[in-house]
Amino acid sequence: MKFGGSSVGEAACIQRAADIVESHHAAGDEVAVVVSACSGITDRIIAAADEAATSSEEPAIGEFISALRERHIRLLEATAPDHTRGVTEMIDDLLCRLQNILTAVHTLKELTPRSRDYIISFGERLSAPIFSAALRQRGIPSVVLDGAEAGIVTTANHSDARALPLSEERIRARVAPLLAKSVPVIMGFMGATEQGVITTLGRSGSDYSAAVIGAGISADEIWIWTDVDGVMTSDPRIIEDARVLDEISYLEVMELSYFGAKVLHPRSIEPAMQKDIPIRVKNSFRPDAPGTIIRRDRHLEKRVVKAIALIEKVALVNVNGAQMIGRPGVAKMIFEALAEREVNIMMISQGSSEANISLIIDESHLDAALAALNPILKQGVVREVTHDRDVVALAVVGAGMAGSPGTGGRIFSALGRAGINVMMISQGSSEVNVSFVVKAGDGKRALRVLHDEFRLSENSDETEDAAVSSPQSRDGGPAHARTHLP
Ligand SMILES: Nc1ncnc2c1ncn2[C@@H]1O[C@H](COP(=O)(O)OP(=O)(O)O)[C@@H](O)[C@H]1O
Ligand SMILES: N[C@@H](CC(=O)OP(=O)(O)O)C(=O)O
Repeated sequence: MKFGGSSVGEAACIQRAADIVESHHAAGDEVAVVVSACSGITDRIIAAADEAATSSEEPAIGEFISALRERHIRLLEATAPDHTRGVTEMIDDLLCRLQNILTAVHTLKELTPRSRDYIISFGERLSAPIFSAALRQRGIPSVVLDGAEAGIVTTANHSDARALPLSEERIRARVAPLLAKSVPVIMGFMGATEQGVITTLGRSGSDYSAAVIGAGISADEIWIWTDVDGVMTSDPRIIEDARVLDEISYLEVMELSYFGAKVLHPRSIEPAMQKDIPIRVKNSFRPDAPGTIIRRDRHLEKRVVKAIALIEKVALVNVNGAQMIGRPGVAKMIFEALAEREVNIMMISQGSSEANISLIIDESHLDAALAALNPILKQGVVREVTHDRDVVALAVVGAGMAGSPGTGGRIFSALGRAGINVMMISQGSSEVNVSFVVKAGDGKRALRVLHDEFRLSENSDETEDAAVSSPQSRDGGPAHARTHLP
């Protein structure tokens, strides 16, 4: 079970989360817990680290540490009154280390990726002992492990590390034996390289920690406890009548999370999918609500389109040039140059004339992308490289789209009727996702228009766009024979 920042941010939230664990423990389930930092804490630590590294004036490190202490001690006293002494010592020790390293960062005016990762892991270092104490307060034996102690061994790319395959065996050896006699509480979001250097797994990476741990202990299910009732047809902060999906496949949710549905980290699907472990997304504020189950798609598709995601903070890069036509190796040159600078490409589209390749990348990678493409421009094959930061990407997702004619027509007709100009379109051959790019100012309206067009706020059986898929599974094998019902 993973409890996100919103599920451990206040004393009442920790109590509710501990109640959930207690009820499963009492029912005889073996449970491992992964926790995130309390809501807002990681952002604050990042801001403090950046300030320490850049500020020419004396940063208020002492005040920051005091504020962190006050919030966490308050949570501890409210949730584990009989365990305050030992855990307070632990918190004070952690805060002393954090204060020392922030002071060193300020003195040196240097924040390396390595020290940054160590610093931003403190949110989880502080929340996990409190959660574990809240369990002990209820008489449940519990131990705390950091990501590395739990066996998560990662690549060395700081702030975006991935678990290495050898993690599985280590997690099995280190976490599984604890389950029979206790509830281990594992700090999410972090691991360490084989050399023991602390790494973090990318923002919202505790979901990924939970999936890696779940796969390592061969869990029956991985439960992600958050602040909404499950995976929804769209971001409920933008689409107020977004509906909770009972069920969604690994591939569909992977597309949604990749395109910005914050409810799950995109990398958290693969470890579960590889071992065929279902993921349940549930609301820790309403534990009785059924939530969403994510698993291999074994059922008839009722819907052509299931959900729509919007991703902001992206940039469009266009690479143009008549000389690119029919010339082998141009795409290789472009993609190699971008890969060398670690530019992550989210969408690719090439005109059939081959005179243009359009890319969508993370906005923060734009400068690196332009620097990477500049030498190619100088070689003369590419005539111009243009870019636009003022764009967003949308992904329309649903396994029922595969082999179901007319969906693209419906998407783009609806946008056309609403006067929304589409700047780029891309569809993978899996046909689980149609993604496209519009001006940033049109993004939320496009989401609304398509949510209405596919009547996503209504229950599937009442809608007209039910489609019948072949019984062959989408994730498990080819399933192209789908009939679209009028
Ligand atoms: N398709 C979606 N379904 C559900 N939630 C979504 C979706 N898209 C975006 N969200 C947002 O994701 C949030 C949950 O993620 P997050 O804030 O990281 O929670 P946690 O703190 O539990 O990790 C929800 O509150 C919701 O606003
Ligand atoms: N604390 C980390 C990791 C995390 O997963 O958080 P959350 O579960 O609240 O999204 C972050 O803020 O990125």
